[in-house]
Amino acid sequence: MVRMTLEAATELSEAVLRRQGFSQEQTRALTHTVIAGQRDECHSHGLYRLLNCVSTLAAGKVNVHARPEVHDQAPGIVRVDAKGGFSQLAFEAGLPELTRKARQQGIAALAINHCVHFSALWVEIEAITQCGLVALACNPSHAWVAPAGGTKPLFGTNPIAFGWPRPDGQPPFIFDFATSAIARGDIELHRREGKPVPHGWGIDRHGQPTQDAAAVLEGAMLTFGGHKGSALAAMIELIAGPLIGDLTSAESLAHDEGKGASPYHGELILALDPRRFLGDSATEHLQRAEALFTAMTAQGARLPSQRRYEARERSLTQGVEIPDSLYLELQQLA
Ligand SMILES: NC(=O)C1=CN([C@@H]2O[C@H](COP(=O)(O)OP(=O)(O)OC[C@H]3O[C@@H](n4cnc5c(N)ncnc54)[C@H](OP(=O)(O)O)[C@@H]3O)[C@@H](O)[C@H]2O)C=CC1
Ligand SMILES: O=C([O-])C1=[NH+]CCC1
Repeated sequence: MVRMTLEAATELSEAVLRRQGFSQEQTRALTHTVIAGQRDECHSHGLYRLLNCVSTLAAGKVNVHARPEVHDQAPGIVRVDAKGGFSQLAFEAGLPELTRKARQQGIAALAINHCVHFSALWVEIEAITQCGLVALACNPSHAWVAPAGGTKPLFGTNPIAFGWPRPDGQPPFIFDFATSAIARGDIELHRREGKPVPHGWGIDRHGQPTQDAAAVLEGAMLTFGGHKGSALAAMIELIAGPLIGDLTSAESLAHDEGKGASPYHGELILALDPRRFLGDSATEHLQRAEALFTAMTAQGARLPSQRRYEARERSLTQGVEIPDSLYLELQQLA
């Protein structure tokens, strides 16, 4: 393993992206995401993702000079056209208008269209909770996941993330997971490391259960929680696909034309303002939310994101670690 400071990791990411032709703005926004992922030990969405950024560019499937366009779609809806660039800049462009509308009306939606997408959603959810708002985000990806009861890829790994701001400087309550049993990136990491995957993550192309990571990647991934994850995955296809006029995971994969680039689709983000819902009683009710978190942890349960926040503390003082092979690949690209 290679250990480096967060500053060195940031420099490495910027060097790779600039060298490969990404604009200064795209480089900054992409680096923010992958360094956040690496810092919080979300390895499938950390520095490893730079390889996808580069291969997506080489495949001609991303506009590295894209400048997102913000449209005031409706009183409660802001739409950002990412213009074929990665989603991060589009999210940054839409955030001020999303928060303004949510504060004004209590609830607002941000629809991002025509973006190339790979990020861990908690990065965006954190930015919204920092504004004191409750947040929900989801998006399709490429058709890699079989619906419960089926054997052929149809859904994306379709992540869904939720965030709740907390008082007194406490980090927000955030969960963020794929509706597949695990993110595809994790299966790719198992394949790179030659490790078998656990039962229940996927099936081979003949529809048979397998623990061979490569066979799952060629076959189909499975949803988490059987029919429940499957229904959530379908919902995400709908509300972050046709509802916002963008591609489903099957359409994203067709758009890819076998190039193996990052998915191309839309993203739906909702923001809710507790102060608009509750008026003067907001503080009292937010305190009741705190009682819920206390009751969870009192039983020995951990809150989602706790592992991440602990990893963040460690990384800020000790830096981050990546496998030798990944470090060498990134060095070569830089
Ligand atoms: N852009 C895209 O299209 C896609 C992005 N992704 C991203 O991949 C990432 C990983 O997804 P996935 O593989 O499903 O993640 P996991 O199955 O590891 O689940 C992650 C979530 O569950 C929480 N969690 C895990 N274990 C526990 C526990 N024992 N008690 C309480 N909470 C727990 C995690 O918190 P903690 O982090 O603290 O462990 C985190 O919020 C996500 O960030 C997602 O956004 C996934 C698919 C597609
Ligand atoms: O890990 C995953 O499933 C994905 N990450 C970005 C696109 C899909």
